[in-house]
Amino acid sequence: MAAEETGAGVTIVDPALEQQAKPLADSLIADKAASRLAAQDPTLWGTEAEAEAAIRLSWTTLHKSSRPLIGEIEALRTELRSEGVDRVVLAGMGGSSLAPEVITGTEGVALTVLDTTDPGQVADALAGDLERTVLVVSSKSGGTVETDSHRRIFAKAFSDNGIDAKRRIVVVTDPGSPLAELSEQEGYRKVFLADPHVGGRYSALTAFGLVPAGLAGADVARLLDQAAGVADQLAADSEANPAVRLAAALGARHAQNAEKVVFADTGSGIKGFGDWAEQLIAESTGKQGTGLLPVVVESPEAAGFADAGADATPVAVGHAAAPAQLSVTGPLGAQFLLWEFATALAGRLLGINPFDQPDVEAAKKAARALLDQPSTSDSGAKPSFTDGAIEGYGLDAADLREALKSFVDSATGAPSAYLAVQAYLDRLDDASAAVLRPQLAKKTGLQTTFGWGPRFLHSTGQYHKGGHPNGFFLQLTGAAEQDLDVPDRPYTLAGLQLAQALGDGQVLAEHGRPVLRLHFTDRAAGLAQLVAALEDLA
Ligand SMILES: O=P(O)(O)OC[C@H]1O[C@](O)(CO)[C@@H](O)[C@@H]1O
Repeated sequence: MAAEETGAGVTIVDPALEQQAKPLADSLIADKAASRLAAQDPTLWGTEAEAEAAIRLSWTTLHKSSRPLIGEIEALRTELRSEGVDRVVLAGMGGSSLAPEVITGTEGVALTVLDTTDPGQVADALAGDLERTVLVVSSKSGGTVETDSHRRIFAKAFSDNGIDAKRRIVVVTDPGSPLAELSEQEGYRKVFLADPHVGGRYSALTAFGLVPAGLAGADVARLLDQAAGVADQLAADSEANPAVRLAAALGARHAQNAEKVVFADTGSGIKGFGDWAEQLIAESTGKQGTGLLPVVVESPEAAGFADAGADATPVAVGHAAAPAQLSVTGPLGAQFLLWEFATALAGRLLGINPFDQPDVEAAKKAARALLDQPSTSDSGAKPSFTDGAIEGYGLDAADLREALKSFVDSATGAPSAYLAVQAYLDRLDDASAAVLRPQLAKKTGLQTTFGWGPRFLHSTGQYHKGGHPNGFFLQLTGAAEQDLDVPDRPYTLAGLQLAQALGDGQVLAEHGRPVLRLHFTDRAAGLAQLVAALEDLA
């Protein structure tokens, strides 16, 4: 095994931060927090969190308990391939897709991930070779509307193409979930029941991470080896424990109002690690008006990292590169476990329960209420302005430039603000929208996040509503060129997508968060217009 394959390391680059983190690390060590966490002690986060923590800690030993899954996954993969089925499509949101996406991306193995309600993106996945496709439907709760919609759409498409749908659907869910029951009724090919004592964002090394990635061809046994290689290190009540160091450093920075944690990859060899860590950190800590806000940037040279201000902590995933204050090294399986330990320990330092997500449900409820209305086409709301291919909502302005100026001025005038771009678009066909993150960050000097809707609702969405109340939200929605019916449901994907944007916008506004929504009546033209208007912003 190469050196990179064993262990994990956290370097606190800044000597001043090392000193500031020391008392927090000492308190974790004195309280034996790491060894108690490894032993699944639910009392670490106070009495209010205890009941939930008691059913959420099995992830600390998954490197052992998940072993039997490896053979099962391999057997199913061999069987499917012998039938000519070698294209894996995964339907799953948040913790039910982020880990498999990073695992397969890192190994260079193909996996089509559906964590969207964009009709164009789903239509593109349907247009792939269905004869060779297996759909993995992953949902812990078994009730997530996006995943249920994908299952319905694919089941119909298989049948319409003369393919036996039940032989092409594999399910990962918790025992007793509505999806587990339905799978039995429908006779789906195989149901992997996951450990219910692991929450979604800690589930990378359960069936949720391993089944889709393993079916796609990733070496998932190696991931467990990598996690096993750091397990003892992470359970040690010692200054050498990288999770203790990381939690203490993040806790110390949080105490200095540097709650934004900016991630840049510095050659870790892991693809998209920030997207996975984003959910873990934001959903675990962003509540009760506090938390750590992950900001994932494009490179160490990107705006937000290279010029990080006093309100941010730049973290290198990989070797230390200026101006990173922290660097975290280790192979993917080790980093999964390290960040889970560190996040749970940071939760103790921040005084929150790292296992609930109290503000996620509100947006789901608001979206459901909109879907129940006869028309989901904006509920009759009139744009405050129309400018070329863009309609603006939520802010009184004559045109796009005035709206952007007013939005950006309020954010730059507010203490310690951050901007969040929320793009309810197609993350493949409209991928260029991601340029808005560095562009806005550079223009405003503010930490700026970017999320694809509704994917981010299951990740940073918790923080946006429950975390520090200093966010300014730029929602982007777009006209759909084509739409898809959701079989046996009274809505289409485009209707659901818009209801999710409007529902979350409503909840953000109820929480006093400023929201500007820009709707592209023509996606490409609207995006080009927005980029140009931002460029001209003084
Ligand atoms: O696996 P499920 O139950 O479909 O949930 C998906 C995601 O939704 C959330 O429950 C909340 O958004 C996440 O924590 C979870 O990873």
